[in-house]
Order: sequence, then C-alpha cells, then structure tokens
Amino acid sequence: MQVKLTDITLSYPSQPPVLTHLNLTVANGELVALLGPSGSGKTTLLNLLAGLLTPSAGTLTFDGTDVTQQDPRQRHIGMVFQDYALYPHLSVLANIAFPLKMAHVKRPERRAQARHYAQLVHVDDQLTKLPRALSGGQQQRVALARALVKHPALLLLDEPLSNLDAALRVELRDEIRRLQRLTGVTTLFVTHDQTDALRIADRIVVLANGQIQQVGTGEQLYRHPHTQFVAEFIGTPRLNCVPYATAAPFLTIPGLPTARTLGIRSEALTLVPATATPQPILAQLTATVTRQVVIGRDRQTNLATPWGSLLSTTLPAMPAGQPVQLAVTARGSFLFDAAGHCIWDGDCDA
Ligand SMILES: Nc1ncnc2c1ncn2[C@@H]1O[C@H](COP(=O)(O)OP(=O)(O)OP(=O)(O)O)[C@@H](O)[C@H]1O
Repeated sequence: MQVKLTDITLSYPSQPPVLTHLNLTVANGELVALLGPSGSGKTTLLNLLAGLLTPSAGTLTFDGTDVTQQDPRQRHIGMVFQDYALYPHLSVLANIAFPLKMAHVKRPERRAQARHYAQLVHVDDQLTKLPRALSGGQQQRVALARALVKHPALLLLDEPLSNLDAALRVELRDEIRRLQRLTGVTTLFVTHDQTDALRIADRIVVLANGQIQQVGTGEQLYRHPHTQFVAEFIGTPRLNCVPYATAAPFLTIPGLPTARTLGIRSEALTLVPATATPQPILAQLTATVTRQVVIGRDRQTNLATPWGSLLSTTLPAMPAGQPVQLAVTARGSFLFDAAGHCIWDGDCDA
C-alpha cells in the first residue's frame, strides 16, 4: 500500500506544532526508517498513521484514498512497540491468534494461521508458553507474528529493538527485514539508532523538531547531507566542525561569504600523499597526534591542529606527540551557512 502525507501539521492541545508541514510518500512494499533524536516527533507520526491522532492540517492517503479522519480500526494496520505489549495471561499461540479472534475468524482457521506465523518468526517450539517464560527477543518475535497475522496493509514498528541486548538486536533486525521482504508489507520503522536505520531501511527519513530534514538512502544522507544537522547526525565518528572564518585562509576554493562552518568527515583527514593524487585537496595543515584509540577495525586519531582538535580515521599507528602533515580532501568535506544548509559539497562541487 502506498502512504502519502501532504502538508501535515499536528499540535497537541495548547502547544506549538509537534509536526510541521510534513510531505512524504512511502511506496508500496517499501521499508522506511524514521530516524531522529528524542522528542523529534517520530512516535507522534506513527500514531497519526495509525489513526490514534488526527492532524490539525493536511491530508493522509492510503493508496490514493483520503484516510485523514478514518477510524483506526478500519486502517488495517499492524503495530509493534518497544515493550512487546503481549497479553501476559495468554499463551504464545493465543497471543498470535488474538487479532483473528477479534475478527471472528473460526478457531481451527485462526490456530492454523497463528501456527504458520509462529513458524515464520521461529517461535513454533514455544507455542504453549506464557510470555513471561520467553526471552525479550522471543517476545518481540511473537509481537511481530501477532502484527503480521492479520495481513496488515501497513506495518508500524516503534523502536522494536530498543529493549534487546546487542546480539539479539542484530538478529531481530535482520529477521524484520527478511519478514518484510517475504510479506511485502509497507513498513515504517521508528528508531533513534542510525545503525538500525542504515542496516534495515530502503530509505531513511531524518526528522528533527517535527520537520523532515532529508529523505534518502543511507549513502545519500552520508555523502550528500542537505543540512549540518543531517551531516552531524549520520555517521560515526561524528563530523569534525570548524568555524569557516578559521579555515578560510587555508582553503584552496574561492571564498564563500555566506559559509559559517566547515564540516570534515574523519576519513577526509589524511596524511599528505607523497605523490600527486587525482583526489582534490581542500587544505593542508601541520598537526600533532594527541591520542590514538583502536575501536574495532577503526583507529581513531585525535589531532591538535591550527583549526582546533580534529579526529581522523585514516592515520597509521603512531605515538602521541608525533607531528604530521595533514591533507583535508574535498570528498567528505562540506560548507554550511548560518541556517545550517549545505552550500558546498566537496563530492559534487570540487
Ligand atoms: N500526549 C502528548 N501531549 C503533549 N505533548 C506530547 C504528547 N506526546 C508527545 N508530546 C510532545 O511531542 C514531541 C514529540 O514527541 P514524540 O514522542 O513524537 O517524539 P519521539 O521522536 O518519538 O521521541 P522519543 O525518541 O523520545 O520517543 C515532544 O516534545 C513531546 O513532549
């Protein structure tokens, strides 16, 4: 099912709008992640899609039909929340079958359907257990099966991984993607974890302060952020930010009077190459290594530079105090104006 939001604004009573002028189209069968900091409006947006909240302005359509005022029960939506929300007194099988019972599906049919979905999410060996006898990951699998059993036209997942430990989180994340591909159900997945969003989603919507900052694939958001917020929010380690006035005398590009901040990805800070390279260089700096930390496959190097403290992930092992000649490559560097808009992208404009 295609979901389309047109100029949606939503306010809670006597408060400024929580969502302002949202425009977004989710294609049939797409998995879109809603990514944003706490309080950015992610859950509010899911509740609006579910029909639990009505917008103050704008329209919501499902496959072209206006559902802005439609009752939640008529929307054919499956929801999964971070706290599983299973019925504690019902067995796994009865939990999964529950939506079918509500829809007056006959007992043999609903049990068969529930078994089928239990098998799909790999809890078919737990059918007689009560939820409290399951691990967090198993409970979340049951919640997923219960959401899918009624063949929803739209699946809404609100931080479904946030109560799971790291290993379970990765396992269930892959599982959600597999099930979503298998069933083809249009899905919105709310998260504040960029790794989850990057791993699972066809496209990512970055929300901040109730506004869509940018929509794109993980690579588009990382390589071509439209705003400083997106550039800083997507990618680890965090973007290096330098006041433009400090950096300008060193830069090889013509002055941009409206620029306020130079953003540099950690991989755009390299040692000056010994021979000429086709890669455009934005600036060269003399720096000193202050600290190196190895994190997984990354070696992060903190550097004292004339632009302040910067972080690189490209330098070889070297001791603290070592002087180095740094190159700032155009690729992975951005200039932002005072409003935070990207006005120069080293990948496109160099
Ligand atoms: N029922 C409510 N009444 C009034 N204000 C609310 C209500 N629910 C949420 N808000 C406010 O709306 C804003 C967005 O909240 P929302 O829960 O949608 O954000 P979120 O991005 O899902 O945050 P989190 O990641 O912390 O769950 C916040 O400022 C919040 O305080």
